Amino acid sequence: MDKEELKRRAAARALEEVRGGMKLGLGTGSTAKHFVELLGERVRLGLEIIGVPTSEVTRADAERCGIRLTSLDEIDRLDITIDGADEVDHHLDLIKGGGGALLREKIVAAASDRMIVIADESKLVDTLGRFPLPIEVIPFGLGATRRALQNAFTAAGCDGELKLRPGKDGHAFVTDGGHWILDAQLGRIPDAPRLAQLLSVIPGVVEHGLFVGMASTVVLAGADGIRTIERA
Ligand SMILES: O=C(CO)[C@H](O)[C@H](O)COP(=O)(O)O
Repeated sequence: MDKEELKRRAAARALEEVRGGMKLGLGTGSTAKHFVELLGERVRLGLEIIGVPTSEVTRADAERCGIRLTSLDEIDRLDITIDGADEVDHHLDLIKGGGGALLREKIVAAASDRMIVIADESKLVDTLGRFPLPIEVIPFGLGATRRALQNAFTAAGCDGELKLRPGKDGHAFVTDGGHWILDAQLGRIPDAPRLAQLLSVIPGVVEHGLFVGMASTVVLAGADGIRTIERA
């Protein structure tokens, strides 16, 4: 089956969790975009919800779909965030940030009672790390930040190259927050919680793409149907 169809099916399954009056975090990426479009169809039919987008791209998509938006300055908590992921392991830990929106995605997910991850089944892995781990950094002092990151990788039992994510016209990719992204080609992350802790305390690191203990439900769409994994 076409991958886009699988993503749309996962999005449709997550939509079944949405009720009128809910406050929703709206993720970023091609799978989350399916969710926003399906949600927009329900809104046009009269469903009343309000959303907080996790990127300027998602803001534009949601506005185009007629979804009412707000911010975390206006409201306190969200009921559910629905977002995609680059990798999901069996502990429901994630790598996110392939679309460059990890900082806002993590802030929005952390302000939510539930995080539902939607993906096609190819995103499920035994061990995180095949997908390069995005790390959002401040441009100032990049050399020092790179060295501290390499020390953290060693301490967490992994190793790999750091590549500055390219943007347009030979310049670095710039996030919605005005930062850069280093993609860490680690291959395998044996202890994601440990690495997440080590990365979080490095000056110059704004945020990293390891989402540990945040997802409450993962909806995986495959050729044989939909599988839902709940946090124990
Ligand atoms: O983390 C993300 C964006 O920062 C996305 O959720 C992740 O990259 C998955 O995207 P897609 O649904 O296009 O595979």
